[in-house]
Amino acid sequence: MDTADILVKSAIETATQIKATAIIVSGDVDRNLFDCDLPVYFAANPSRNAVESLIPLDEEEGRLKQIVNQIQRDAAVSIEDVENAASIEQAIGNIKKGNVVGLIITDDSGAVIIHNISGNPLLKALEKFEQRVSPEIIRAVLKIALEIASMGREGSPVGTAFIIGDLEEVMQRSHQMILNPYSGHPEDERNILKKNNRESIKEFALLDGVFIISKEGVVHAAGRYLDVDAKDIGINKGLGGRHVSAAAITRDTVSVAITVSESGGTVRMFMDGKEMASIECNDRAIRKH
Ligand SMILES: Nc1ncnc2c1ncn2[C@@H]1O[C@H](COP(=O)(O)OP(=O)(O)OP(=O)(O)O)[C@@H](O)[C@H]1O
Repeated sequence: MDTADILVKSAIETATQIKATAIIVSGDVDRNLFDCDLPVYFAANPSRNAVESLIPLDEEEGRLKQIVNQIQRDAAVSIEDVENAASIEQAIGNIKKGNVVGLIITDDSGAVIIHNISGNPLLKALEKFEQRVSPEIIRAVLKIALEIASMGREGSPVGTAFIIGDLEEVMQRSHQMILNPYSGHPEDERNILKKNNRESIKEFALLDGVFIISKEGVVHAAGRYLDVDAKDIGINKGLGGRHVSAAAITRDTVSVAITVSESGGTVRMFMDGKEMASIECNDRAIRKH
């Protein structure tokens, strides 16, 4: 049995013993080694910084210190991969609440960790959002937003924003930029919880402006312009007009906003005029089938 086999076996045993909700793998591990009923996710692997390992060191002690530092850095990045992947999958409802087991394999080290996701900033932000809109609606919007962020539409990056809740106030503080494609359609065909309706939402994400969604998950408008005063919004200065306006409408109304950045594929969550969490779509894990 080689090291990877032993670590995989140990991860499965640990996950079974603690009744983990999933195993998240960071590192290059053969998927076929996992023979278990638990969901197994493979975190995306950001490129590691190998520059320091190229610096020649004469002394043995210095070399040892360098190796330890490198292991610590690798482990920290890998643990972050596990945390990010686990919190995103839990946020969109793919894995249940509870502990996850992380299996971390870098070039030189391997470890099995138990990770409690509940303290993650993304999940904390979601709890706050749930004071305004039900978790299933937030999850459905987040899923669509992440799909738009990672795939765009026909290969081109797409930016958009979803304003959810406090429908009347949000409609009053906005106007159509183009004809509203959702006007006149039955609610059933506009409900975000229905899978069939999600493709058309992705199509309409190509339109300029934002989507307006009721707290029940019914899309009321696309191609809408937010008439807000965004002067005092203190969010990241690098963000564009749509992000700033989406943040501002959550300060002026009892709504929440989920945005997709065209320039970076980042999904952000706003409430009370502030950015509560952001998700890099590259951090999403791939589930073993
Ligand atoms: N208040 C607003 N309401 C709705 N749409 C807006 C508003 N302000 C700008 N937009 C639209 O958003 C589109 C993108 O604008 P911009 O690049 O400034 O912002 P962004 O979407 O925040 O940035 P990113 O490039 O990261 O997606 C523009 O085509 C613009 O018409």
